[in-house]
Amino acid sequence: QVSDDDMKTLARSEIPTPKKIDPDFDKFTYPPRVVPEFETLKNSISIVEDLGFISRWRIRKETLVRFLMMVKRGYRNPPYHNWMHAYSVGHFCYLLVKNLQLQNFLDDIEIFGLFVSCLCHDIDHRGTNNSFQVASQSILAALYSSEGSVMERHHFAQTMCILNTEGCNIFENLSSRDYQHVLDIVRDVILATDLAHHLRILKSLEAMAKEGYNKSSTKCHKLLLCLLMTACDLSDQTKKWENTKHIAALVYKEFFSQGDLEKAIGKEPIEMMDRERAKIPDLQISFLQHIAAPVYNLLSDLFPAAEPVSRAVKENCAHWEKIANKVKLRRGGSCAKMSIEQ
Ligand SMILES: Cc1nc2ccc(C(=O)N[C@]34C[C@H]5C[C@H](C[C@H](C5)C3)C4)cc2n2c(-c3ccccc3Cl)nnc12
Ligand SMILES: [Mg+2]
Ligand SMILES: [Zn+2]
Repeated sequence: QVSDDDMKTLARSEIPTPKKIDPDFDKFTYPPRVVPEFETLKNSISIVEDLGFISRWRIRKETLVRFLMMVKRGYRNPPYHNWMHAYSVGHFCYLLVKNLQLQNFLDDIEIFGLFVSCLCHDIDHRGTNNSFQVASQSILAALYSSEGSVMERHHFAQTMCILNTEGCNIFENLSSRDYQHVLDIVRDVILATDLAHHLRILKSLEAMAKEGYNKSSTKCHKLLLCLLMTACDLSDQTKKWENTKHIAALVYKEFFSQGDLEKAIGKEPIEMMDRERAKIPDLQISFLQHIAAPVYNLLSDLFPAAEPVSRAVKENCAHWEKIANKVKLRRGGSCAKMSIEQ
């Protein structure tokens, strides 16, 4: 539960417009993680207001505040998969709406469902991934492993718990048709955050980008929502190098802790989770080239205004390549080579 006077204070406090938060708040270059955690709820309300959701979906201010406080509290504090990740993912969704005119591609309710999914998509993450749930025979694996996407089903279940909590249902004033539709969207979009799912639909995404988006096709709407969600989930890779490098450190801190846990239960971790074997620059080059860059290339194919974002990812990948080469040179050892390099 969230305390009522905290809620009332936030519900009554004056909500700044995005431009007042930062003149570049709606630019792709703006790094959302610069704000201190205590300002993220106020900023989230400002985003919801600026996107017109409060009037369009008749959201009561107090309900919105209680919902956001519950969502923020629903996150634990692993190095990467915490509330600041969710907040930064929600902010990128805001950037997509403001810069790509999504309303010409998606229905209002889909945009609303996408934003809510961004904030909720990793609720109660423990810093361990789906294969660890199965390897450790966790409760979540017992609940969901038969369907796959164990963590993502749990994140959706937690979201439903919050919506079903007294005074927290931001969908309460939707028509029953819209209510059912937005829950279906949130479910599909949160399940789409499993990168294994993204890899399964990649061919369909490429076909859609090639043939062109068909606004009257339900399939196109679903595929676009999945692509946009993944683009939001990986958006730390679209910012300047300092941010990208810092986030990679958090991700591997989490991965290596999982690797330590796997060793402790007698399981051999995969290389990217084994602090003894992982070569972070090489792993990040592979992640950016094979998973992240294709996401933003597809986004730019569909929305030319997103080109700067896919360029930023390529620049970050080039940065990792420079580091990987230096490491190789150092390992290669000969100073002559080093001096030529410099
Ligand atoms: C910087 C960065 N690096 C990352 C390196 C690797 C992976 C990763 O899961 N790789 C795969 C590689 C194959 C095929 C599938 C399933 C598994 C086997 C594991 C994916 C994720 C990474 N990632 C994420 C991220 C995004 C969504 C969910 C979880 C996470 Cl951690 N967000 N940022 C980063
Ligand atoms: Mg996730
Ligand atoms: Zn995430």
